[in-house]
Amino acid sequence: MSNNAPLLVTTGEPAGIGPEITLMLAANGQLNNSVAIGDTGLLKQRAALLGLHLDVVEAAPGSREASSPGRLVVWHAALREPVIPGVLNSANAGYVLETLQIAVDACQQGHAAAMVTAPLHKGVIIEGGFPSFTGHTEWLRDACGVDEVVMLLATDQALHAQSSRWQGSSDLRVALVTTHLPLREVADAVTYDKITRISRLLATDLKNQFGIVAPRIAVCGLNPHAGEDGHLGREELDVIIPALEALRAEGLDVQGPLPADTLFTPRHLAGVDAVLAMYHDQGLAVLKYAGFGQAANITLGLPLVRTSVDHGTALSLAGRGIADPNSLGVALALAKRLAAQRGNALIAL
Ligand SMILES: NC(=O)c1ccc[n+]([C@@H]2O[C@H](COP(=O)([O-])OP(=O)(O)OC[C@H]3O[C@@H](n4cnc5c(N)ncnc54)[C@H](O)[C@@H]3O)[C@@H](O)[C@H]2O)c1
Ligand SMILES: N[C@H](C(=O)O)[C@H](O)COP(=O)(O)O
Repeated sequence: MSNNAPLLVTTGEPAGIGPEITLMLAANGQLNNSVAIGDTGLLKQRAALLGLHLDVVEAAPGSREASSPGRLVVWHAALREPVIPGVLNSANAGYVLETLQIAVDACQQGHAAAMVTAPLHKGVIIEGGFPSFTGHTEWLRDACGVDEVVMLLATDQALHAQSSRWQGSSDLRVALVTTHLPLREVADAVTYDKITRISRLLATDLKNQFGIVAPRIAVCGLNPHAGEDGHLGREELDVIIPALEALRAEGLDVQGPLPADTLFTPRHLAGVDAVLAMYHDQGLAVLKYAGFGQAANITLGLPLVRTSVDHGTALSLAGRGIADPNSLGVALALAKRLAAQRGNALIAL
């Protein structure tokens, strides 16, 4: 990795808030040493619409030119059709995925230090001809050719691990066993293999990426009251408890399965470094309650650094200049730290 490779920001769904939160950070000087990936014309139009004083300039993908105060450098990917803010168009699905592919290729070829993703709209990508798409996390797993990844969201306070164990209500790390799938399919997807693989990756990266020497992970049950000894569901007895016993035998500090309704209370969180939730809304509803807009998403288990925002495309806010860019800033700061840790040094971190 060259010592002046930029950090890449994919600008996400073009009709959503991704382009403008990227521009807002650039205008604030928070995108220095970074490059946006998206349609240059779209970014110029959106900057003009928002009245941002910013030069939006194109550079060749792979070049070392990076943004500076008042200047946003863009690696161009062409929109397939023009965009109206707030109005989805499935014709642009391929454009969104192309921005991701450019970022992955650049990270893997050593032309970039890390990638940070602005939000995309899963549904419009599926409708645009990519029926198996379910989210960045799963797409990146496949694009990078790895078997398993972990979605971890953490609030700003918990991202930079001077303190590891839980400190207070806005301090939370939540990882997921299952990610983007219908609730009806969740119970079948919570398997012994899935829990053990995800837990190992989580424990490894809490050590390697967050500097937590002996991570303690609290694991949610799947069913109400963690199954009530099998009376309210058998997944705890049949799957989760055996998986946690195997993990403990390997030396992992995993607690549970604990009833998810009370796990997220101070008494239970006090000695914990991360919570492992069984499904998306079990964990992320709490995380977003604790710190929506002040948290970031990281994909563990990839051969590259990828972080993201904690929110979606917020279509009703697009083009109005009122979206909060803070989570993108948190994701950028995290990506910079993790890239530096991996030796993907950036210019003047
Ligand atoms: N990282 C990602 O790519 C990502 C993350 C979450 C959701 N999504 C996708 O986004 C789409 C919309 O999802 P949703 O409606 O469930 O969630 P959303 O986060 O887009 O919106 C939820 C609520 O939060 C508000 N909001 C979101 N971001 C905001 C910001 N930066 N500033 C101020 N208010 C903000 C919205 O206006 C809305 O009221 C879906 O397609 C979903 O899959 C993508
Ligand atoms: N699960 C994420 C959230 O709710 O914030 C979001 O859907 C984004 O996931 P990907 O990073 O996999 O697109």
